[in-house]
Amino acid sequence: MNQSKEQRILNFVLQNAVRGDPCSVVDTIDKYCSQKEWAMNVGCEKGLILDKTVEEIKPSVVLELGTYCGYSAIRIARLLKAGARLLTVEFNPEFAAIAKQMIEFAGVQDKVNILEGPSEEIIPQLKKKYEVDTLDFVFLDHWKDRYSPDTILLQECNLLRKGSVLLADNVICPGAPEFLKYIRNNPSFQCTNYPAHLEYMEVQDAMEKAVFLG
Ligand SMILES: O=C(NC/C=C/[C@H]1OC[C@H](O)[C@@H]1O)c1cc([N+](=O)[O-])cc(O)c1O
Ligand SMILES: [Mg+2]
Repeated sequence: MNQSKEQRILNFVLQNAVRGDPCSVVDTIDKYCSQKEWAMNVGCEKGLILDKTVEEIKPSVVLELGTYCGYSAIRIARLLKAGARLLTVEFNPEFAAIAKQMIEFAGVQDKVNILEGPSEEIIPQLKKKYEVDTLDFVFLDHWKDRYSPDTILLQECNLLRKGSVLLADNVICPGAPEFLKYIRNNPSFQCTNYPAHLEYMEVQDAMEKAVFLG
């Protein structure tokens, strides 16, 4: 059976990146996906916006929705302080298996926990099953029509505290119009838009940051 694109990306990393060096894994994925096969990693331009947000917050507990191959999980984990942890949710078992290997190769596995399953099932389990009190930072990069229902669910599960930061990828392309409408009209959130480009393309995209005001 021929390999998946995600398996080809992993193989390229295993053969070309430096084991235990998260930056080399990130750069190698970007190299493959800009030169050989496009893939839906957040990429280097929007990745810098993600980096700056993480460095600003210095989060202890991070939730990522939509792991895919682990690119943004590795970007986030490499910046986390000692003892901080990233919980990343992936619905697709094939993607989760690739991401596990990618994260281990990068050497950040001690900071990352991949939770397999639908976000709507996992979010209500975070407090009891995964010992989360509240989330300092949430990166939304999964199904775009899940961004607003999952933001509502995070609030219902009391997982946000005053100052919790949400950062959403792709609010222009593919777009998350329902989320933008919800979050920008909600007085409990302070929103900022960061125009950028779709990963590896000259197509307009943007990220939206939303700080929970409590
Ligand atoms: O659908 C996108 N992301 C949804 C990802 C969904 C992932 O989370 C749930 C599912 O198992 C999948 O692994 C997407 C799509 C494009 N795109 O240009 O089509 C660009 C992006 O940055 C994206 O995050
Ligand atoms: Mg994305």
